[in-house]
Amino acid sequence: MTEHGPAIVADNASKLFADGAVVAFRRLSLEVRSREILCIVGPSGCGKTTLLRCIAGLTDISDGRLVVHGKPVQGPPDGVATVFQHFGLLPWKTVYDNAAFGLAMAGTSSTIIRERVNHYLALAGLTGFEKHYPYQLSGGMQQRVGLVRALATNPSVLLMDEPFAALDAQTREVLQEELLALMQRPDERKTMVFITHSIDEAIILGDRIAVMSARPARIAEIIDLPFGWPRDVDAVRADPRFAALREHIWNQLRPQRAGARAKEAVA
Ligand SMILES: Nc1ncnc2c1ncn2[C@@H]1O[C@H](COP(=O)(O)OP(=O)(O)OP(=O)(O)O)[C@@H](O)[C@H]1O
Repeated sequence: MTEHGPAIVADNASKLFADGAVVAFRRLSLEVRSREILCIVGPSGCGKTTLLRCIAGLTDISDGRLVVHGKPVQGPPDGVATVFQHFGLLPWKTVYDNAAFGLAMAGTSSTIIRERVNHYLALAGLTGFEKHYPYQLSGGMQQRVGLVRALATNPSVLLMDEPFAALDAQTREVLQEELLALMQRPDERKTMVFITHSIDEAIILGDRIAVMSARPARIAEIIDLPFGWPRDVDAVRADPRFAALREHIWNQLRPQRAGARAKEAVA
């Protein structure tokens, strides 16, 4: 693994669906640095999830190059875990078994599973809920289990596909702060690609933000966030640069939103 080089490189990568009738992204280039949090924003339907699925090895790019830890992606790469918007928990399994699922599938010994799962359940404030089932948990708790399941596999790259979008606004802010607290622990810091529709969330969580253009998508701009670490969410929100960044990104997305609406109206 190239700890000092980029963790993920997309080089002129394209993804086409339906024999080329739908171009999700075309000649997209992007580097994700090792241990950075890169947030991706972009207009609805521009190909964010598709890009994440390509990085996760769940679907192949159609052209170009996509490399994770120095190796071309062919199937799910080692050391990559994904957290989905809709939690993806198995309703018939307990919190513990859901959290252990990825490790159990990989044939990990029960001793290591216990150690890792209990470690992350504790960090996520879920100790005592091991025997609960997903339906007995709030949305926020269910997504904490989704995060524990991903982290327990000890990934070096965490792919987050709008993980907090299904939560109410207050719970979402709590989970953002919990995620920041976790990523501020040097032993837990990962390379993270975090897709979000929320510009505020991207500014609060990211080292950098990649703004995608409308389909066929490319990276329109990469923004280096000036807030540094450790990061205090309240201080970031109160910082005048927060509002300026918010407006800048919103203006990047605004014409594309108008364009997308016009296209939808015609279709
Ligand atoms: N399996 C597929 N077959 C055909 N088209 C697809 C497939 N998956 C995605 N698409 C199309 O590719 C485009 C990009 O979709 P994708 O879900 O990646 O966008 P997105 O930016 O994540 O969207 P949103 O912001 O709404 O979540 C869309 O037009 C979508 O309809």
